[in-house]
Amino acid sequence: MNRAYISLGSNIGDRLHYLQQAVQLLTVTEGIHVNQVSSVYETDPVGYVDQAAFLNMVVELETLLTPHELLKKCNEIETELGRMRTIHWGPRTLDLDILLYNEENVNTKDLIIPHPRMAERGFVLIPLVELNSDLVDPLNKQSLSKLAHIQKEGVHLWRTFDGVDAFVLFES
Ligand SMILES: Nc1ncnc2c1ncn2[C@@H]1O[C@H](COP(=O)(O)OP(=O)(O)OP(=O)(O)O)[C@@H](O)[C@H]1O
Ligand SMILES: Nc1nc2c(c(=O)[nH]1)N=C(CO)CN2
Repeated sequence: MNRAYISLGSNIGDRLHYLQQAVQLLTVTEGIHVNQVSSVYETDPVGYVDQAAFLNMVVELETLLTPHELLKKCNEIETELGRMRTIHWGPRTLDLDILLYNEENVNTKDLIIPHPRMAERGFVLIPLVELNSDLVDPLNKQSLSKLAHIQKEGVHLWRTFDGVDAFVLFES
């Protein structure tokens, strides 16, 4: 079984609903078991800054899917939840990024793992290390917890989901 981490982000419409729907769709996918769900954070937009605040979170999966099968599934879920690609780094109903897949390095035209901009993004690192504080960047073996501590600006805890209770809270 492989362990993967996926980052989720939304800054249009009912942001929490999009995150909930995405977690639900991952949960019902054959070959994916959602192991852990982070808290939800409200985060200042990074990159293209003239847009609404995001909600971001991270999920830990156990999966039988290969990295490319997982990417395909993530793209399908984005499309199902109404994602349209307009402005680069711009507003989106839902964005799913594969952060880590075991400790593998993948470098292909359409998929790079670890996610190339992960280490500079507090909105990714903080929910990620909430789930696993021992993670290291497979490329340079840097501690992701240490990186998260210097990337806290603009990332605010919005709603706590406590491990396995997350799904109960999601339904409330
Ligand atoms: N680790 C990865 N996870 C998800 N997509 C990836 C990854 N590596 C490469 N990609 C490619 O990136 C493409 C564009 O992704 P997308 O439009 O979501 O970028 P973005 O979210 O605007 O920016 P960013 O990649 O900086 O988060 C995807 O279609 C996919 O092929
Ligand atoms: N706070 C925040 N900023 C972003 C995000 C995101 O998910 N959260 N996603 C981006 C493109 O993937 C660009 N900027």
